[in-house]
Amino acid sequence: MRFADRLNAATRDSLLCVGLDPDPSKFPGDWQGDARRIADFCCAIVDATADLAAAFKPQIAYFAAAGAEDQLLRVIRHIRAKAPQVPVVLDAKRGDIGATATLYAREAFERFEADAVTLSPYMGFDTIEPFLAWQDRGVFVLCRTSNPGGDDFQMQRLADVDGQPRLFEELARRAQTEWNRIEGQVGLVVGATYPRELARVRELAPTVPLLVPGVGAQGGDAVATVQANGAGPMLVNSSRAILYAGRSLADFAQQARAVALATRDQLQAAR
Ligand SMILES: O=c1ccn([C@@H]2O[C@H](COP(=O)(O)O)[C@@H](O)[C@H]2O)c(=O)[nH]1
Repeated sequence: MRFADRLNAATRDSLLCVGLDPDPSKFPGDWQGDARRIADFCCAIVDATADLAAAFKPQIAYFAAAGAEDQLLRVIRHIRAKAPQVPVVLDAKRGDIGATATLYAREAFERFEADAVTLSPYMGFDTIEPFLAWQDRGVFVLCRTSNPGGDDFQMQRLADVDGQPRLFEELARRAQTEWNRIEGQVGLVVGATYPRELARVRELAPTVPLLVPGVGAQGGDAVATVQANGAGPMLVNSSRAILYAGRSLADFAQQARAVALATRDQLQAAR
């Protein structure tokens, strides 16, 4: 099945992507500081939110920094067992020459069994293309990122391209046209912190799947995000606001669920 079809099915009742950014220093109770609890923590969050989530997005940095790649695989397999219909987006932001990109694609799709992976487009399309050989998987290419420093390059105009689009606009145009070989295989990352640019991306790329981080801890507005998006396929990610809603071992998962539920409902009401 194409990634776009799985995404459409998964987003029927929810746009919420639950981000898995496990930081042991923020773990509840006795688990605080214990990197051996990464999988236990994430699996508890998955169990508490699986029926609310349109996707899960593990951020590889949090696992790799702790030498916990084995725990990442355990979490992804737990998601498969608990919620097989919910896609897993591995947030790895890879981007390197073709030969190396081929190995990054194997890392994401074979080693970690992800449905989709985030990529940086900085080195050009030949660094994205190896990932597209996995025809049933997806990629989300950084376009207009949620951080303030995204302005440095993404908002610059490309003087040698007709109409002088800004870099993020040209990325959106390409994702909708020449990179879109299998419909919806190439998606874009656009921050919820920039709803105006999100709307512009949608003008240029109406059917491209969007991964939209920035709701929750970064202050992005869930309602403005949905309104700017219109009807196109979209996942709206929230990580820390959900993961660290509670600090006690007795109820951190229920607290996470409560925030996930409120966010899911807010996104649904705005559709
Ligand atoms: O533009 C981007 C691209 C990726 N991210 C990632 O999303 C989550 C956001 O976490 P919050 O705790 O909800 O702020 C995190 O994994 C980032 O690496 C992003 O924030 N912005």
